[in-house]
Amino acid sequence: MPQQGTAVAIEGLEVGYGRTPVLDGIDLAIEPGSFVALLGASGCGKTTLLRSIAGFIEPRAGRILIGGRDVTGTGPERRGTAMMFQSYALWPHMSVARNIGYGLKLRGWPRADIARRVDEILALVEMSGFGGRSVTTLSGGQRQRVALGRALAVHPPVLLLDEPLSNLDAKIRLTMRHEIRALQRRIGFTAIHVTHDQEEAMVMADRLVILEAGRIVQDGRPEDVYRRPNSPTVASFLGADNVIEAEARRDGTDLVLILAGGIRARIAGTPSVEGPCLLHFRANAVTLAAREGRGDCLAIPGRIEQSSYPGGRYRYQVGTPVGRFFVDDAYRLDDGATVTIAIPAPSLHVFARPLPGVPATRAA
Ligand SMILES: Nc1ncnc2c1ncn2[C@@H]1O[C@H](COP(=O)(O)OP(=O)(O)OP(=O)(O)O)[C@@H](O)[C@H]1O
Repeated sequence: MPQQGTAVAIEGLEVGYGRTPVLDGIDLAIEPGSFVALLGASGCGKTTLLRSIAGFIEPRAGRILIGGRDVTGTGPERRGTAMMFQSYALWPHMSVARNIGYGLKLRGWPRADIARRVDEILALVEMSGFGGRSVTTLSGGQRQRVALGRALAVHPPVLLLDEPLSNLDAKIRLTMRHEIRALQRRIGFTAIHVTHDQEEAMVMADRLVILEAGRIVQDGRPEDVYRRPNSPTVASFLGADNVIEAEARRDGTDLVLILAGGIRARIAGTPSVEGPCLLHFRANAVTLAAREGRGDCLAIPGRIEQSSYPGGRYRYQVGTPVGRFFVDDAYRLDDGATVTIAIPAPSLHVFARPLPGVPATRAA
């Protein structure tokens, strides 16, 4: 659980490569013992931010403080951070034990203390008995456990995770997520995790920080960000990528949504927005009814164009007068069937439609 204070503070950070600016004024304070996931579209600057915290990249402006100490000009090895990479980055010519003890040896630990610590770490990452093995004889999951052990051996207050699970197969990946999270809770270090995988970020982190074009655009608890994305980009990024253009009119406390083809809905208690808007919804947040949807929902008539079964629920592509959408449903329906997409009001993310060149925001 997060504790009081600040483990990592980033103030006005600006980073660029050559003339190209990449991070544009990042401010972020991270509590000790918290697990933060940095998420965002490819190229938004997640890895650059992580590598700046690690000390591999020199910022153009701003400061980085770790445990209250300004480390902006300090080398990576003196920052109190350790990093775990996607590529494992293990020494292939060294045994598992020597890989894990490597950082301790660099720090001048006596041999007996290194051996004791390596044994502790092997037990921690469930690799006891593997100390003498060459890392080249290990599976991907075992290598990543060794990489985690090596990072944790030096007792870093802050662990930086650069997509460490993305090379692993799906099953090992799920196990490792839980193992890293459990260890982080038990030992209490602060973790900052870069990932492309939204679900991985949601299940591992206490806090999501979403970046877009080098800026933080949303920051909060995973369920809050997921339920209340503050822009169309964040909504789409977190899976609400079915989009409808509409016109919103306020009527008392209700919102009347007017769509093309004469489709209308009256919705209570949604954010106040007037005029042109975008409605985002997730495939798994709706039902397909054979009749008109009722109650506080938007009902859109359509026809099933294509179907597939990814497992658990059916996935349908539905053609409607206001666009083509993906929708999940528990029931098997035939291609060509007439349906109604019923989108409950709480599952509709309503944003003012941006004017050209102006970013959209969620209506307050
Ligand atoms: N060494 C470099 N030299 C020049 N440009 C770079 C360098 N590293 C990254 N960039 C550029 O900086 C931007 C941000 O890159 P970064 O790797 O931080 O993004 P990211 O969000 O981690 O992306 P991804 O999710 O694809 O890994 C990109 O436009 C990238 O092309």
